[in-house]
Amino acid sequence: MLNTDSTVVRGQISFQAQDRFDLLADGEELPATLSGNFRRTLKQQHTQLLVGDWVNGTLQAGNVRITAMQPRTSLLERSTSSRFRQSGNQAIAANLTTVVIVTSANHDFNLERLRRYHAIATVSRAKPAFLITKTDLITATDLAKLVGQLTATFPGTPVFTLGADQEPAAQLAALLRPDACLALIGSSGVGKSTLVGKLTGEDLYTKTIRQDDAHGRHATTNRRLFVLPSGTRLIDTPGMRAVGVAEASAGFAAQFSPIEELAASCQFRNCRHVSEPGCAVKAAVQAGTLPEATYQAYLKYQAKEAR
Ligand SMILES: Nc1nc2c(ncn2[C@@H]2O[C@H](COP(=O)(O)OP(=O)(O)OP(=O)(O)O)[C@@H](O)[C@H]2O)c(=O)[nH]1
Ligand SMILES: [Zn+2]
Repeated sequence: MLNTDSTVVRGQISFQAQDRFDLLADGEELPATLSGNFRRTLKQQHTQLLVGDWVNGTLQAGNVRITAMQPRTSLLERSTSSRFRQSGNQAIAANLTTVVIVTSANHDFNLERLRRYHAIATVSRAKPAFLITKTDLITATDLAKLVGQLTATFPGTPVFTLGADQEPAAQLAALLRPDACLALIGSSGVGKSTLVGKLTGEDLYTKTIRQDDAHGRHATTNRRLFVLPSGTRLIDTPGMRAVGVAEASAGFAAQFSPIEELAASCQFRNCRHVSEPGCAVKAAVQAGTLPEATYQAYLKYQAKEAR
């Protein structure tokens, strides 16, 4: 007999890998897929479901068929520049309440970079906040200077601090409200993974599958939403780590503009200039009019953007 029983569910996307999702509904994590209609709707709107999205669906035999998405209250994207928006893979997470910009107290501290992160957070419509990590590495006087610099440059944006000897849940208490949905952004090595591990109480990054990226560093491969003991949701994604990449590559744009011009003549509009027939970029490399080094740097950049 056909089972027509279905329960309506509402929940938040906690995991996404291609067309498979996990949905967090009433404290339970359920596997989910898109209904055919909804998949077409998303395609027409040139959008995709993201971790953090609130959706409606029907539960059947332990699997949710997602039928609708609720309007987003915020959308975190890798760059504020429309130039990079068009390259796709731009959206990172939806419905964040606060974007926590993480910087370490030592040599990583760079006001110009923090300005870019602050812009990304502001454009997302989530509230920005700063977290200075590794405060154990500097003196209290120097820390006070950094905090002063941030509050003077970004009035109204709260500044939190955290040292190796301190309890993250206590230091970040004001952010860890039950209705909050947070994401951490910041350069590699500032201590984001360490922090997520401490907040979730899980040693995530030894359990997660890791893969080498172009620079021999490691990056987690899946985006995921965690629910902390406080009820706060914390989103950690490879995209968060890549935010710095898009921003750093804004400076690359000039270098790659000859490639973008050539790309207009490629046979395929979505040509990646790797092995496609009729690729004007590869042709220019072969003809010697585009330096091989520029082409190689571009491929590396593309690979990072696609992660
Ligand atoms: N002194 C000090 N070191 C820390 C602190 N937090 C993290 N670290 C160290 O900083 C290094 C980088 O920390 P991660 O947590 O991997 O940094 P990340 O921001 O997640 O870096 P990616 O994973 O590359 O994005 C590690 O060696 C940590 O042990 C801290 O509060 N104080
Ligand atoms: Zn091409």
